[in-house]
Amino acid sequence: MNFEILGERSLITKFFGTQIQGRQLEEKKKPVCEQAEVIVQQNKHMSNNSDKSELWLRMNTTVFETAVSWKHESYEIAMQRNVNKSLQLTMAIIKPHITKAPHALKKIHDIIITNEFYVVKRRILVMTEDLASSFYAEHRNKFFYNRLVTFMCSGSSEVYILARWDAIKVWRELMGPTKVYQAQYTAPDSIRGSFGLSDTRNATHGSDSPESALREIAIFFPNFDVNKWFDEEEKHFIGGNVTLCPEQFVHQINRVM
Ligand SMILES: Nc1ccn([C@@H]2O[C@H](COP(=O)(O)OP(=O)(O)OP(=O)(O)O)[C@@H](O)[C@H]2O)c(=O)n1
Ligand SMILES: Nc1ncnc2c1ncn2[C@@H]1O[C@H](COP(=O)(O)OP(=O)(O)O)[C@@H](O)[C@H]1O
Repeated sequence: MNFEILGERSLITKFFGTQIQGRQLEEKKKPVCEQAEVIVQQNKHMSNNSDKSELWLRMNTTVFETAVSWKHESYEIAMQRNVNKSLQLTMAIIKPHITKAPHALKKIHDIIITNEFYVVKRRILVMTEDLASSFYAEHRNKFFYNRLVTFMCSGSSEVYILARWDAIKVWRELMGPTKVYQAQYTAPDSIRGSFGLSDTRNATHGSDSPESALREIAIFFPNFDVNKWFDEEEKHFIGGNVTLCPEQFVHQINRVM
């Protein structure tokens, strides 16, 4: 993995909510998130090789950004807002074998729109190993982890922030079960039932909770400010004052000229 040294001690302190001195980091505070665990593991490894009394965190930049934005003061507010009073945000991914199949991709785009999701953000990217590993960190001890990360880095993915009433639940129902044979048997018309090829190549991803949605949005859209979106933009989406831009496949707010 490619690490960078980050000198912003104040930010790191804010993230962990404690002074970072020597071994204190390991002992005092339980990590607040999966990414933090990764960071602490990396630190343990490095501190063995270092006689510095002060522990400097080295970490993957993406992981760092995610961790900081996740523990930002406004996180609690963002969480409450994303628990579903009006619109809810979720993060969806169309996985690489689908982006290579225009017919399947178009069908999934249609499913997004006909089920009244708003496309708030869209990003097309080929994931790096670091990005896929931090995204799927919770699965790192599972037998399918290596194949999953390899697959996710094998081609372009389309990553979305979607908004809708009850977005998380509705998108996961549309996707169907994680395992494709189960999807084909119990929900043959679901996205995974229709387009999944295997348990790994199961077509799409969807956040499984409001917490996961915020964590995942922070990984793929580090500059997206959830609170600002709820403050300034949600009302335009609720009021239907948005138009789907067909080229970008994103809903844009109608601006008065
Ligand atoms: N040790 C293993 C290996 C496989 N499987 C299950 O069997 C499925 C099919 O395994 P495999 O033939 O290796 O997968 P492929 O059909 O090649 O597809 P993919 O690797 O994309 O999942 C896996 O996805 C997994 O659900 C399992 O439970 N335990
Ligand atoms: N048994 C499995 N075999 C192969 N890949 C799997 C298996 N279970 C999960 N995966 C892969 O890991 C991803 C993440 O798994 P998980 O978080 O459990 O499901 P979901 O994507 O439905 O939230 C799945 O979407 C799938 O690509």
